[in-house]
Formats: sequence, structure tokens, C-alpha cells
Amino acid sequence: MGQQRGEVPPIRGNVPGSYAEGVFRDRHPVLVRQVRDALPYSPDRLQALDRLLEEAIADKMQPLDASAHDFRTWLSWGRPYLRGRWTDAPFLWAESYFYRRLLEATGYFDDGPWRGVDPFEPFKRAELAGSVVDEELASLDAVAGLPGPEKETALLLASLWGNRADLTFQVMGELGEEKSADLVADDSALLWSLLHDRPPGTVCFVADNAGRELLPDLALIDHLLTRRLATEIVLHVKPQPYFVSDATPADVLAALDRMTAAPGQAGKAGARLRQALRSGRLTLRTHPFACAPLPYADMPDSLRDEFASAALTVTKGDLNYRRLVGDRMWPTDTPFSEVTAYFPGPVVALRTLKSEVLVGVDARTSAALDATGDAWRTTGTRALIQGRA
Ligand SMILES: O=P(O)(O)OC[C@@]1(O)O[C@H](CO)[C@@H](O)[C@@H]1O
Repeated sequence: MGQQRGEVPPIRGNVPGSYAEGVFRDRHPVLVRQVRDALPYSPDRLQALDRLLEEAIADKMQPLDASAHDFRTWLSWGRPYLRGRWTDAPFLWAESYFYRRLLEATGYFDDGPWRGVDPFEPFKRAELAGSVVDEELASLDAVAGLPGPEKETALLLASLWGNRADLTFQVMGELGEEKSADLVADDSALLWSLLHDRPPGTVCFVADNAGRELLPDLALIDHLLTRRLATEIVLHVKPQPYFVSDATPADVLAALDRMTAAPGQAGKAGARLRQALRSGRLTLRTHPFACAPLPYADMPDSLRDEFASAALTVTKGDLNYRRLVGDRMWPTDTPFSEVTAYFPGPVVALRTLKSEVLVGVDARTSAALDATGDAWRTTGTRALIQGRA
């Protein structure tokens, strides 16, 4: 057995020059200002957002208000970190707490006019309405005409690279247009073998972002259902707004509306998916643990049982990858199977690299990529498909 989880330190933002440091120092203040400006919040909400902005800039965390419904839960999760520096807490924990505090500042859980108002909805709506989406949906017409294996590759890569459409990145204008087609790891053969070479069962699809990532995810899901590669698909989305663009049930409905209204194959796929929701072949799931500041290794039995009963679990995106492998300073050649040995069923991660954690890549490959001088681990220009049967 390799290094135990406890021996490998968690990634924190208190390493000068680290990606995590930049998230707290640069990204979060920008994000609070963008949220503040995106909706006509009342003076009390604006003052709360300004206080959060001051906290972010001062790198000093405050606890949730004692009246918060989940005050004790967050106290149990974060007693050692609260009132400390954002950058001294584990990156995964602190970033998740930041988004919980952002919802507190906007009044998302409070009685009053802002209850349930997604602070990121203006960003999500703008992305979904964009003409780029028209083009991406139209591309399904070409995909539909491809031979089986090529079609599956096209659908899988569209879902994988859809993860680059991440509003936390676009906030900083960090996404370039040109994307490398190189994967640093490619277990796609394992994914298709798990789907084609075994009797169909339930597939848990743990979604990430709404909009331009969710649309290709839904196209892939439609394919799995249409080809009967899954008897049922459980689409896990977030119970509340999270990490700017993480998908909620409302975002799934908005994406389905966008698909169904489109001409050609996209419209047909949208109609099939709506019918699949009605028939129960496609189910939305919003487990509370989806927004917990913890790795999946700490998941509750209720979620563990769901993944254990699935023929395959697919996780999308960088944050889910961090939670799946543990957001730690792993040597990159740490085997994916080793750090996911706790996971109770076959699992495949589809991820564009947008933070520093990485496993399952041999030292020579990562050294060669480091030698390029590119920030290949954190700019979304590289991706991976990593799985374990
Ligand atoms: O899970 P996603 O959407 O692929 O990526 C989310 C994410 O990359 O955005 C943060 C930066 O704000 C990262 O720390 C985090 O992992």
C-alpha cells in the first residue's frame, strides 16, 4: 500500500505562488464584486457582500451567523479553521466554505425576498443564451452521422472538454480559445468496456457545471439511454448554487429547454431526455453531501450505498476530481486506483486540469510537461479520463 492519505499534506492556499493562493487573493474578491453587481441587491445584502469582500481581502474567516440552519454542521466540519486565515485551512474546505458564506451574504437561505435566488443565475443565463451554444448544439447533427465508436468518442470528448466552460475561470478571463487535444491520462477504453461488456445497470453521473458543460453531458447521457448502455441514469447535481457554475436542478431544466428548442438532433435528444425524466429512466439527485467541504472518502453511507449499487459512476470536473482523489500534494505517479480504493464501485473521472492536484500520471510525463513552462495543471488546457473497475 502506498502513502496513506494522512501522510500526504492537504493542498492549502498558504504556499506563496501556489494556485490556491491566487484563488483566495485574486479570484474570490473579483467574484464577490461580480456577484454584488450582477443583481440589484438591497442595501442589507450589499453590506453583507462588502463584509465578505473585506474578509476575503484580509484573509480572515468569520463563522456563519449562529442563526444559520447549518451552523452546527459547519462548526463540526471546520472548528479548527474558523476565525483563522482562509489560506491556512485546507484548500478544498476553505473554498467550499467561501461559497457557503457567499450564499449567506446574498440571503439565499434567509426568510425574505432573496431566499432561493441563485446569485450566479445572471452568469449562467448569459452563457446559455450565447450563440456559441447554438453552434455546439448544431454539432450534434454531424455527430449523429458518425459510425458507432467514433460517435461515442465524440460524445465523450465533448463532455470532457465541456468542463473547460467553467465560469470561475471566465471570471478571470483565464480560458484561452485554443485547447490542446492531449490527455495526460486516457482510460476511455475502460469506460466503454464497463458500459459495453457488462449487463447494463444504473449509471451515476455526477455533474459539474451548468450550461456549456451540462449540454454535452446531457447528449452523452441521451446516448447511454438510447443505446441501452444503462438501465437508468441518476444525474447528481447540486442542491444549492456552488462554485459559480455548478449545476442545480433549475440549471438542468434550463439546459433541457435550450436543447429541446434547438433544431435537428439536439431538439430530438432534448425531447427524449424530458421523456426519460418522466419515465424514471433519468433521475435527478441532489444529495446534501454534494456541497460538503469534504473528500468523497468521507461520504455518508447513504451516498456510498448509491454508488455501490451503480454499474458505473462518472464524475465530472476538477472539483469532483479533487474530492475523489483527495485534494492533497500527491506525487503525480500515485496510482488512481490506490487513492480511490475506498470508492464502492467502478468509477471514471472526466476532468480538465484546473487545480494542482494530480495522480495517475507517470513522473516522466509530468516532468516533461513541467519543462514546457506552461501552467498545464491549472489552465484547463490539459485533461484526463481516469478510471478504476
Ligand atoms: O469543478 P470545476 O468547475 O471543473 O472546477 C472548479 C475549480 O476549478 O474552480 C476553482 C477555482 O475557483 C478550483 O479550485 C476548482 O477546482
